[in-house]
Amino acid sequence: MLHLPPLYPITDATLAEPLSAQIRRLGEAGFPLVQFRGKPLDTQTQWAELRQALMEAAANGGWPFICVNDRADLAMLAAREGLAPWGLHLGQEDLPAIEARRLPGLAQVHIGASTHEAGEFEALDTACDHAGVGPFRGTATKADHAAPIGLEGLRAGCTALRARDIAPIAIGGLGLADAEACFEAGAESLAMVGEIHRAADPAALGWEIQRRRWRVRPPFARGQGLAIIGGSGAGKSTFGRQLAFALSLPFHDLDAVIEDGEGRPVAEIFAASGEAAFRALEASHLPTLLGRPAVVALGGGAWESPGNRAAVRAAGFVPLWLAEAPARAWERAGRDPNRPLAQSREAFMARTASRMAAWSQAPMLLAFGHSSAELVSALLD
Ligand SMILES: Nc1ncnc2c1ncn2[C@@H]1O[C@H](COP(=O)(O)OP(=O)(O)OP(=O)(O)O)[C@@H](O)[C@H]1O
Ligand SMILES: O=C(O)C1=C[C@@H](O)[C@@H](O)[C@H](O)C1
Ligand SMILES: [Mg+2]
Repeated sequence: MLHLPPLYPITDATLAEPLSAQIRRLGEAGFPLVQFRGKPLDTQTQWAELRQALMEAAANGGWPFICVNDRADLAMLAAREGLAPWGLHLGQEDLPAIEARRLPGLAQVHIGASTHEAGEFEALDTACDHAGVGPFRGTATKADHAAPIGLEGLRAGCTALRARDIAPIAIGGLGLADAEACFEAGAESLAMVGEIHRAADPAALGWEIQRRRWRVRPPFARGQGLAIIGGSGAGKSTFGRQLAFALSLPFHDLDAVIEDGEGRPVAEIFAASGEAAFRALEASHLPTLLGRPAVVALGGGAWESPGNRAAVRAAGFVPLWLAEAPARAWERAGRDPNRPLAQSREAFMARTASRMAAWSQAPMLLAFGHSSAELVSALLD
């Protein structure tokens, strides 16, 4: 099943703040996925805002992912400009998912749908990989919503969708107080419009909701081996070391293991032997670190290799994506002389964007501006 963030913010087009600015602000706050909902704005404004948001996300390492609500036409236009969105969310009255997927440029997008009641959950097109389940309760932000389904309706929907490998998203008048119950009922994520835009500190809300999800569904079991993946500067080495200590597991940093083996720093390996030689070293050392449960911090590019991904999974290690906003990672790692691929911001962001899809296949850990020590204690709470 698709891994989704615990909180899925949706833009509110009735606010004065332009939609692209809402998306930028939420991305900077640490949210990896935002839904672009342009109703009731006119089509020209929606297109201009969507295009702006997609261009900004592309220039910021593909962060945040953007899922376009309703408008297959706008998603298609964006794809034609090389700005294909992460997803397209369709209502029961919009295009069927299977047809949307056949539109030019949309073969790879994550199609989501809205579901409200028994029958719809079971009938949902498997071209969808995620679906809204709701409304949980009545909401002021959508006048034409269906009858509230409450917790039992949510549970029925989540159970039916999970059985079909479709990630269920609770929606409809949700707040922090609902989080634990919704996750217990099987929701993978909580979608919010009103609560997120009313929040004085959306990142704090995201952080709390993530904690609730970890309490209900920890992303790994004690004793399991863990592979920390994610971009350069995300904090994998720092966090991995602290997590290993807290779990009483050995810690290995793949970059450090390579440097020890070669007797020279990463930058010198790149300079003398080139990137391909460094990738070969990653592939040869990684399996030696997976022999028994440990926390292994991978280098920023190691997850690109299908062989490395297969080795981690075959060893029974759980990959965890330390999903940090690339702009923040750049502030930490950019122009570090021992990070040869973090010298030009533009090249760093382009590489990061090209890696995002592979990372997002693992459960994510979101820092929302917290230190790695706080992340460890929240995770093990
Ligand atoms: N949560 C955090 N908040 C603030 N600073 C952090 C956080 N995590 C790590 N840092 C700092 O950011 C820098 C980069 O962290 P780190 O070296 O752990 O990243 P990395 O993901 O291992 O990068 P690479 O892939 O290049 O090895 C370090 O200076 C570290 O102290
Ligand atoms: O992003 C990358 O490809 C890299 C990140 C670092 O961890 C090192 O593995 C090396 O600098 C390459
Ligand atoms: Mg590191």
